[in-house]
Amino acid sequence: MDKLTLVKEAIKARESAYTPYSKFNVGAAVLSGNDKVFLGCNIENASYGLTNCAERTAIFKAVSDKETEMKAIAIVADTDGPVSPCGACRQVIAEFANQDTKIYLANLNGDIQETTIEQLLPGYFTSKDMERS
Ligand SMILES: O=c1ccn([C@H]2C[C@H](O)[C@@H](CO)O2)c(=O)[nH]1
Ligand SMILES: [Zn+2]
Repeated sequence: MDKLTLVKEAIKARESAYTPYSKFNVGAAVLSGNDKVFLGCNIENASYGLTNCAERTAIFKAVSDKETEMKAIAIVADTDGPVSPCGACRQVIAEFANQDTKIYLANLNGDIQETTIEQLLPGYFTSKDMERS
């Protein structure tokens, strides 16, 4: 599946955003190891801190379906430049991304920035860091 198709899936996912508080709608689409697409939107809460971002929703849906490998993820919002994922989401992406995982940050104007987890979260914490020597 190409970049543009996955970004379009993320735009579709964005339509489900539940954002009565911020009205800032975000969509995400994960392409899993078995070439399945999982859509996610941000889901807010009256207790603001319980909000789940779009990219975490999409990743958690994939993992719930035993799809723990991520070939690509697209994230889209109505921003001037490509949307920038929050720190929590960067760490969750790091858990399921690998060096080859394509990360597409996009907006509704057709700007798409292709990046990697190492660029998004240099030196990120992984399970390897818990190994004892
Ligand atoms: O990459 C991002 C950035 C923000 N949000 C959501 C969280 C909240 O609902 C709203 C405003 O922060 O946007 C996402 O879903 N993904
Ligand atoms: Zn986030």
